[in-house]
Amino acid sequence: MPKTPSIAGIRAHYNLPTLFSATDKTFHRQRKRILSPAFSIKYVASLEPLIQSCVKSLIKKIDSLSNLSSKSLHSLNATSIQFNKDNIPSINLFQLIQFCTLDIIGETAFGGSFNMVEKECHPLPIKISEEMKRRVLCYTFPYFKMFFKKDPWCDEFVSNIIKNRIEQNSKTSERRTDILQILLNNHNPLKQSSPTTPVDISDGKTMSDFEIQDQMIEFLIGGSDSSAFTIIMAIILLLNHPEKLKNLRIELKSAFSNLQSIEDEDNLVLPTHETLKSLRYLNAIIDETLRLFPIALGGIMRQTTNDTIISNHLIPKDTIVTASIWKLHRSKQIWGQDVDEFIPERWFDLNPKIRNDAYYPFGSGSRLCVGINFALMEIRIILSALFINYDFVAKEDDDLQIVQFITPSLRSKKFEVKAIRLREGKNLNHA
Ligand code: HEM
Repeated sequence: MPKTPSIAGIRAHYNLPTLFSATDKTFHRQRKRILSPAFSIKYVASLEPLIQSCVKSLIKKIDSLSNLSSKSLHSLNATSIQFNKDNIPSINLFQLIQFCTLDIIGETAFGGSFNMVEKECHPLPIKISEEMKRRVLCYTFPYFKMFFKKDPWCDEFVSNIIKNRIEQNSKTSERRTDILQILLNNHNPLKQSSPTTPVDISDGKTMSDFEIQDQMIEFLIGGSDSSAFTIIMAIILLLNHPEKLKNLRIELKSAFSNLQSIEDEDNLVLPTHETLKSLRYLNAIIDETLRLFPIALGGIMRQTTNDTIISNHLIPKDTIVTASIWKLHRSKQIWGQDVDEFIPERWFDLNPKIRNDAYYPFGSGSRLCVGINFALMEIRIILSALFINYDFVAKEDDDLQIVQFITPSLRSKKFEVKAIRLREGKNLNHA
């Protein structure tokens, strides 16, 4: 079933589809074919060093924030840390993880990290969030379009990155291994499109400058917030279930028994994805987090193309339908009476039919999330790096209310913790 035409509300122009917002089947198939190589298991594996470099910055940042005093804070632009009246620091892990997933997209798709973890400021995420709100408002209230002025900042920022890369490519035959390069491999400089001159949707096989630009913005939105939300929810669940965290530590300890072997020159322990991808408990934690807190909480709307009968109900052609992923993932009938509880162990002997038919954190079929391999790798690396290197103690009064605009998030934008360093992994023996 195609997506509803209302998905055009998030496009740069009503007639300018991206992979996520495409409704035309042929266009979507062609576009997916040219973009999928950027997310194949093999290609994503080649991005691991870029992801690890961002995770390393995250660990270093938590180290440096943990060693700060409230006096030294004044001289720094550090928004991820607060001190209570007894001068005890608490780190906003939610913000740091969001910065880290943005840096990862910067490094893997935009040609270089945005260094948000390090500097704690970059206009891009705010500008993008404002632009998305503008697009939705223009679509919802078309008569008031002229009041919602477009800020050219995002377009200029991304188009400069593309121009620089094209120029760099013209000077050397060496190519950077990243998502931008894959998009540029399908670049058609003769194809015209912009927010005012929309693309010819019969051609999903090549991409104009503006289509590349807009697709990169889509990867930035889809690829950072969703992973960050999943990671922070997994951390919150684990800190609330110390016995499950203990099991994770035992698994990590046995998988990386020789921590020195994966320590880098800065004494940091960065677990390798080759080992992480087959850790049973870690992967069950991720599955269970995505079951309890899927990104597309209410499902994504589709439109029927024919009269259809479902459970004796006639759904006429052109009806907008949606299936609530939240309800499906929390059905007692399917998952049992303990459906609302965090039990990673349920995945060990789960009936494969339930995984196939009642678990859709990444969607399914032709519209399956293109970033699934990328996201899983990123989540495994960040979660394990954090728990191998730190113990966290959460502040008790944090507001953990979830809100959603395109992707879900914590309303407070905060999850504050005290980070206790497990030096050289030695303390892992206490698990
Ligand atoms: C935990 C992380 C993630 C979750 C839970 C998630 C979830 C989803 C879901 C449910 C869909 C399907 C929506 C539909 O039914 O139409 C989707 C599609 C998509 N996702 Fe993700 N996503 C994640 C990470 C990523 C990443 C890292 C990227 C890119 C870097 C990405 C890019 C996309 C794109 C482009 C689509 C549209 C695919 C298509 O229509 O063919 N996502 N995602």
